[in-house]
Amino acid sequence: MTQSYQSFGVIGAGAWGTALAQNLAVAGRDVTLWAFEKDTVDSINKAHENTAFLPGIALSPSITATQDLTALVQCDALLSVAPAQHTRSILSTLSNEKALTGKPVILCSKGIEISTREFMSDVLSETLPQVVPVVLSGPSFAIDVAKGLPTAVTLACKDEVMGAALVQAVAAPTFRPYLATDVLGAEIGGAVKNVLAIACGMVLGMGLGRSAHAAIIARGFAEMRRLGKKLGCDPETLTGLCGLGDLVLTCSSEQSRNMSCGFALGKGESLEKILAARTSVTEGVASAPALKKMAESLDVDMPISIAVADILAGDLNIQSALVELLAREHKTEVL
Ligand SMILES: NC(=O)c1ccc[n+]([C@@H]2O[C@H](COP(=O)([O-])OP(=O)(O)OC[C@H]3O[C@@H](n4cnc5c(N)ncnc54)[C@H](O)[C@@H]3O)[C@@H](O)[C@H]2O)c1
Ligand SMILES: O=P(O)(O)OC[C@H](O)CO
Repeated sequence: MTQSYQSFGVIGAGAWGTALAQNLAVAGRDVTLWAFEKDTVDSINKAHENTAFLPGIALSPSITATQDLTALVQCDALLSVAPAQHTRSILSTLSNEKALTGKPVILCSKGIEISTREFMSDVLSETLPQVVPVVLSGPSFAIDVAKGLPTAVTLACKDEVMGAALVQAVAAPTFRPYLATDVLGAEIGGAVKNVLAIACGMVLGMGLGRSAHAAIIARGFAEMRRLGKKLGCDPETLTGLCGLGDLVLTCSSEQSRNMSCGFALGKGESLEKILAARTSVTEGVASAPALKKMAESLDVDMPISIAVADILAGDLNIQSALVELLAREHKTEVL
C-alpha cells in the first residue's frame, strides 16, 4: 500500500519555513514548526503570526511551534528550511533518531555549505544517512505562497512512488508541485541562481540597462547548466522551475534579497552596510565563495559567478569585473 503523508515537521521558522508550514496547514496536514528563537515560537503559538520573519500573515492556529527539534521525529516527513550555513548543525542533533529511518526529508533551503562546498543533499546524507533526501525548489517567494498566490515548484525524489505521494501531500489549491527524480539537479538551480541574482542586481543598480541584465541571465543560465552537466545531472532538470524558472524570478525581482543586495552594491553601498541592515538571510553571499571554489576545482567555466565571489570578497570592483567579462575571448554560444 502506498504511504500517505499526513504529519509534517518543518525545521526553520524563517519566512520560507513559515510559508511552507502555512501551505501544508491549508492542504490539511498536521504541522509542527521548529523555530530557532523562543520569541518566534511564542509569536506563532500565541498570536498565530510570525512577527519576526513573516509579519502580517495570519497563520493557521493548527500550526504548533516548538524549540524542541525531537518533537518533529514522529512526523511522517520533515522539511529542512534553515539557512544553508546552519543546516548541518541543526540536522546533526537528530543523527541518532531511529524514528526517522526511511522517512523523507524535503530540502527547501537554497545554498552551498562554505566549509565543505557541499549542496544540502550531501549535508543531509552525512548528518542523517537514515532518511530519504527530497528537494523542493522553484520560483517561490515566501510572501506569495503565504498569501495563497499561484506558485509552481519542482519536487525531486529518486523514489517516484514516494515522490508522487509527497506531491499529493504538499499540493494545495494554489501550490502546484511537479515531480522530478533528479535530486542534485533540482538543488543546483536554487543555489546558483542566488549568486547570479546578485550579478543581475549589480547590473541594474549601476544603470547598465535591461539588455545587459538579460545577457547575464542567459549566460548565467549557461554557467548553471555547465555545472549541472559536470556533476552528472539530467540537463532537462535545469530547464524547469527549479532552474530557469527560479533564475528568472530571482534575477528580475527587487523583492529578492539576493537581487536587492546586488542592486545596492551596484549603487555603491558596502556589503557590510547592506547585510547589517537585514535580519533575513541573503544566501548568495555565503554560497558565492563556495561556488567559486567548486567551479575552479571541477574546472567548470563560470566567469559571472566567480566575478560575484571576487566582488563580494573585495578582491575586484564591479567596473573592472565588467571590463574583464566583456574582454574575454570570443567563443561559441553553446555549452
Ligand atoms: N524567503 C523566501 O522567499 C525563500 C523562498 C525559497 C527558498 N528560501 C530559502 O529558505 C532558506 C531559509 O530562508 P528564509 O527566507 O526562510 O529565512 P529568513 O531570512 O526569513 O530567516 C532567517 C532564518 O535564519 C534562522 N537563524 C538565524 N540564526 C540562526 C542560527 N544561529 N541557527 C539556526 N537558525 C538561525 C532564523 O531562525 C530564521 O529562521 C534559505 O536557504 C532561502 O534561500 C527562501
Ligand atoms: O529573496 P531570495 O533572493 O532569497 O529568493 C527567494 C526565493 O528563492 C525565490 O524563489
